[in-house]
Amino acid sequence: MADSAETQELVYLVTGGCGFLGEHVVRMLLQREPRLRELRIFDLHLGPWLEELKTGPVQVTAIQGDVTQAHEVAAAVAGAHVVIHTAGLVDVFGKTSPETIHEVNVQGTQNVIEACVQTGTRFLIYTSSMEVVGPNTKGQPFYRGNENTPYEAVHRHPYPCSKALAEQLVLEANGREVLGGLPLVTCALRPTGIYGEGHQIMRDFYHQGLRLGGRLFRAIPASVEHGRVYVGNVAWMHVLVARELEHRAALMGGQVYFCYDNSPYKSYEDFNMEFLGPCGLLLQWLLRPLMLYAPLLNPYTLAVANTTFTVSTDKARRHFGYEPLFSWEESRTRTIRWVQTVEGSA
Ligand SMILES: NC(=O)c1ccc[n+]([C@@H]2O[C@H](COP(=O)([O-])OP(=O)(O)OC[C@H]3O[C@@H](n4cnc5c(N)ncnc54)[C@H](O)[C@@H]3O)[C@@H](O)[C@H]2O)c1
Ligand SMILES: C[C@@H](CO)CCC[C@@H](C)[C@H]1CC[C@H]2[C@@H]3[C@H](O)C=C4C[C@@H](O)CC[C@]4(C)[C@H]3CC[C@]12C
Repeated sequence: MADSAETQELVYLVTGGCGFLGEHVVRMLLQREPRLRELRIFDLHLGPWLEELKTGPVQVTAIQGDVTQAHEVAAAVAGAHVVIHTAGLVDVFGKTSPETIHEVNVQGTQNVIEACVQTGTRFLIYTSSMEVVGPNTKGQPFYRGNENTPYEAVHRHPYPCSKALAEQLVLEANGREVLGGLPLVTCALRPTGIYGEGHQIMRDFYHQGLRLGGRLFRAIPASVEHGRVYVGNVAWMHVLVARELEHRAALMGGQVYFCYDNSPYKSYEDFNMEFLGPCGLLLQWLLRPLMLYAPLLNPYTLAVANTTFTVSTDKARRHFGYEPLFSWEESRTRTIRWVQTVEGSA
């Protein structure tokens, strides 16, 4: 990519750009990538908010498309310098079939890789997930681990299986020759549980609390630590990786990085109460709370909810100078303000 940070000549493609994370990546790129000439947003479902982005100096191209359709992906990728691939089916609740999850998350990722190779795009960043590592089917805790911590990654659920396969495809594609003869440079980012403005599960918990008279009921031991990371910091890490990947290809190519910031280590419920408490909800004990969470809970999500999985690493800082853009206090304030705007809020 160009050396001059002021020359607007780069074309980026963000797949899944209308999703929870994708929207933050899109907005972060427009705010913090001065070399952007065109930003392509590829998604099955385009959001109406995209229209407001078309008034700025960067050409914003909304592309309604399906990553399972190779020709649609190739058309969207052609001419892009960088692809940030966030599109995926984040389904751990059994809403879609295992086949569909595989088709979107694995075949869709393969389609993105092949499109890069065939059209000459050299830089591919993949949004992977903590679940590529765990928690595993044995319920073994991963306590403040890092990218090198030994852990038996054993999966059976379609979603983590699909993320693990897709990540493997991306990392194996690093170094492949693309059209034009230069090598493809890839890397994968592994967020833990992302929170922040637009987080649907947080919205669902808030609405449930309102329905239950301002109360939520604890179902997970407070001792179980869940890794959580603010969506703005995850978006920032994506932007930073995309910027540094060319100059640090030898170091970063084919690597995985956990997404992390200074969000505190807490149980899933206690962490959510950092935002829902200031919005008027209380967390209480109940004899049999699980019946209240039926839609969210199945054997898999219950196992994940009850297994410690936290990360403590500085690999992203060491490899490409990542520092969280938003402090914990800022992340918390922004999320609280968003919850307060959620329909039905007090
Ligand atoms: N939310 C989290 O806590 C979390 C944690 C770790 C990793 N991730 C990963 O981050 C990525 C984004 O997750 P999210 O939470 O923003 O989910 P999301 O569902 O909000 O966004 C996913 C986007 O992908 C799009 N999409 C789905 N199928 C598509 C297809 N066939 N073709 C084109 N677009 C398609 C959806 O329309 C949506 O806009 C996913 O790859 C997910 O695995 C999420
Ligand atoms: C008992 C309920 C009432 O308090 C709480 C149930 C919480 C679960 C629904 C969530 C607990 C852990 C979550 C997962 C984790 O944050 C990481 C994920 C990885 C990401 O790639 C996709 C989302 C998820 C699987 C996330 C889903 C929801 C939980 C299982």
